[in-house]
Amino acid sequence: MPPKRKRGRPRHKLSQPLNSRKNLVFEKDIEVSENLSKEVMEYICSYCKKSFKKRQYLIAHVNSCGNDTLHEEKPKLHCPKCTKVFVFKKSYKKHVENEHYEGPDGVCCEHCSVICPNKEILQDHLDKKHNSGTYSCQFCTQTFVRRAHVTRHMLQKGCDGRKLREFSCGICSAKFSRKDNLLVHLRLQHIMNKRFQCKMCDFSTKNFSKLILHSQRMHLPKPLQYECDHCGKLTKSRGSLTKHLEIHGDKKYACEVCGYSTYTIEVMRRHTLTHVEDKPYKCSICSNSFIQKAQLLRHLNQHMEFVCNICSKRFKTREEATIHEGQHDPNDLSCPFEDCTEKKFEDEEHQSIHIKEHLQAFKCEVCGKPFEKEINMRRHVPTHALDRPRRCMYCVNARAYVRGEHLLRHVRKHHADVFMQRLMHVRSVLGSYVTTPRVTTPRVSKSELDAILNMLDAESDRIIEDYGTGVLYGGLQDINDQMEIEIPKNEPNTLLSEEELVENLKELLSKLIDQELLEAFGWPDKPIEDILEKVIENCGARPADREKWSRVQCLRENTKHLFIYVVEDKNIAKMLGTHTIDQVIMHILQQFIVKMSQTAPLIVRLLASSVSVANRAGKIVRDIMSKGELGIVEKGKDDYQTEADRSAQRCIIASLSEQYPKVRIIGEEDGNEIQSSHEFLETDADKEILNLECPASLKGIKEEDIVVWVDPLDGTAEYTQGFLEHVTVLIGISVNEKPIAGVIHQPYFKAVGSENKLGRTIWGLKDVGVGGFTPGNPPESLIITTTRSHSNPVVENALQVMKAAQVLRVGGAGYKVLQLLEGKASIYVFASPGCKKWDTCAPEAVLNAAGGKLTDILGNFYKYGASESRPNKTGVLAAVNDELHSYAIQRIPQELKDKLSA
Ligand SMILES: Nc1ncnc2c1ncn2[C@@H]1O[C@H](COP(=O)(O)O)[C@@H](OP(=O)(O)O)[C@H]1O
Ligand SMILES: [Mg+2]
Repeated sequence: MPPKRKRGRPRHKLSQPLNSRKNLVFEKDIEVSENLSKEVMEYICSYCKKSFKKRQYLIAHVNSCGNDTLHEEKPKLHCPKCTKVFVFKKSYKKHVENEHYEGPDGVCCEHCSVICPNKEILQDHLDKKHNSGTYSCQFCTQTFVRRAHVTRHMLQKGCDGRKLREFSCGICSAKFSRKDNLLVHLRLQHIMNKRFQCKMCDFSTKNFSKLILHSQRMHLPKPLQYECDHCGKLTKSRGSLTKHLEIHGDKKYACEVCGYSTYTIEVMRRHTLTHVEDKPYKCSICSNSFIQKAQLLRHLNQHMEFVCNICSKRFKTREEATIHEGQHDPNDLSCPFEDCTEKKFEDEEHQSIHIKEHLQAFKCEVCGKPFEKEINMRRHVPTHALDRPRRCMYCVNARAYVRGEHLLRHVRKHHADVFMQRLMHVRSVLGSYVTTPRVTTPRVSKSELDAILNMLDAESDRIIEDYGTGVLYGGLQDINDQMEIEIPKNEPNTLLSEEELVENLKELLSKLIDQELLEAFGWPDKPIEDILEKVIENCGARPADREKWSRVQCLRENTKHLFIYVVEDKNIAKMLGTHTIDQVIMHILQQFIVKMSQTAPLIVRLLASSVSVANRAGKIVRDIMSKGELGIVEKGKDDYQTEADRSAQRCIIASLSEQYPKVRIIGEEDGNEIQSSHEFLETDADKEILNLECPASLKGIKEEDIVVWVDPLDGTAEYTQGFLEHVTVLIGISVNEKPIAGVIHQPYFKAVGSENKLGRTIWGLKDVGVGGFTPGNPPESLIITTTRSHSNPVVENALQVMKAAQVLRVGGAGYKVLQLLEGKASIYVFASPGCKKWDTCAPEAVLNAAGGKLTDILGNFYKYGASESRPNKTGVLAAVNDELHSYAIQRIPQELKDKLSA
């Protein structure tokens, strides 16, 4: 088949050496017609770009220009009415007649200054200039600039179903879709049998343009070379050098799709094509398309393989393969490969298995995997190199993806929203489907996938850079993502500090792994990372490489293994795809709490809730104090109430009654019926308490049996006067009128060594014990603790009879009992009716659980039934043990006892 003539107008590209004036070659002189203004004519020197009105001026200039490789260009015609330039006189004339028509019946374009001779030409102009791309083929949706092009398209493609026109050569079997192509074929192949001979060598061709090309390539002197001062690069022209110099400046051009940046606009234009599906050079055999012709040619080589059907030897041409195939004996059961030592086989099956081994000639150097095609082997090799693994930054199930397509497949499947967002962005930048809202199953082109991959890579680089190498997981988790599993209560994207991570992991291991096994691995003395590694190894998995990863990374990576290999839970596996490792850890621990809080006996749950609620109330107390607006109200003589009392009580009652609706809750402050306020709702339960072994005697308790006594701020007077360490939050739990559990929270307690952390919570449970503090032995000398702000002569009288070595005057019943528990005082004496049930219920319960005793001054226990009167009329007498309690009872004079009980 002769080479097809190129479509469209032939490009004017004549370049000939200009060694002497004689050699000057002009294609053909342009006949300048009379009616063309001479001003529009121009002859340009292609070397220095000077223009000349006459050809002879140009010739004279060429001599003086002194460059013997000058090429002359055709003169150009400049339209004086607009900026258009023409090479052909005919085109120029047509332009003037059609667009600058001067007759009286001209029609004006409403968009520009063009005046056409009639409506048809105007329409043509509108189609071309102002409505480009508006004509589309109704069958294949391809768009065209002109209506006529649609018709031509139909004729050539047969989109409308009509049979395509075909022009066959009557002499040979060549077929053409266009008549003009057939004519060219006839002229070149059958009529004009002449060959063009090169004058410089033996080369001859039927195609004249090929001769020109040949002489340019083979016989023109080598072009001048311009050298870059910066890098020494040689270029063929001064223009190319100027262009090249740009790369020594800034990367001014950035790709909107993937962020790639470059120095020159040309490179950027070429790069932009990498994101376009429809690249200019298309492979006619497969669906690939390429930016450069050289790429297409390289690609086509892959298709140029003709394989022998017997031994699968490859050939460049079909003929070679067919000839080779004919040389095989069909009955020969030997190996057709010449250098093979295995020659004979029992049957065809053995022979073909053996041949297959030959064919898998390309083996991976790392793992030995065989490949039939070298290209596949090359693609496989990088899967072993983990130097720059790709990681999904949207999940913690983040195995490294060496191959981009695998990462893309993962993101598309597991993070469909992320994928769609990136796709929409790519499409909006490329201008495709801009108006299409959301496509459920979009067809995504390869170039779009490449662009999305570039974005994912850029994102992961950014995250690793921003966070440092310590953070690899979940960096881009979308807070608004619809997650099937509820995110742990903590802030969703907060990563745990190393210390928190270690603490939580310890707890997790203790929950998940058998205690004996943990101890065998060195629990609790060995570092958590060692134990975690051993657990993983024990399950057959390989722990993270300590040399490559930081401690935190190793902990997270190994925790991931722990979840995958040890906790074989579907929900957790699913969560690994959508949450950070830290979130999963917190979630699992939370689940344990939820599970425990659902299964623990009521009294344990209530106490655990009370601890959490008291902590929250303590925070409220602190917050109100730090705001400085206490909102003090005088309830009675020496009896105050603050905003902290009110708010803390609201929190406690709302939180407990929400979870334990049948429990009777009585608070110090008015308005026990205060509506549950979601603002203060605390539903957490203390884990340590939930883990307590509940004694059998307390297991059967029902909500209806319980009365909870709440003093939201014990020591109000001291709170208002700044004696903050005296302040406590009290929650006492009574069953059958007896205090059996209690919580004393100290919002302003400062532990030695961690002064920045405020607050502690002391609890006590009957037959179980106490927690939250270190109990102390009673002081050696008798130290009494008593009221600071509610004293009177009777109270003082009772103190005097005790013969104490020291009297401590502090605020709040809760704080005084704490002094007993910590060994700072021996007896709490308050011979006055001022205290109420909410002041003593919790302290009494905790003191009882610690082995102490709290009664009235007479030695009688108070009852904590809901119908009991609130005041503890006969005062308070408490001690850390029975002995001290009995001592105090004996010391109180009968007269005083009678006075109080009267
Ligand atoms: N005379 C009195 N009038 C009112 N409340 C009294 C009182 N004597 C003792 N109380 C209450 O008993 C609790 C302990 O008192 P004290 O600190 O003096 O030992 C305080 O609780 P609140 O601080 O919660 O009001 C206090 O109100
Ligand atoms: Mg009180």
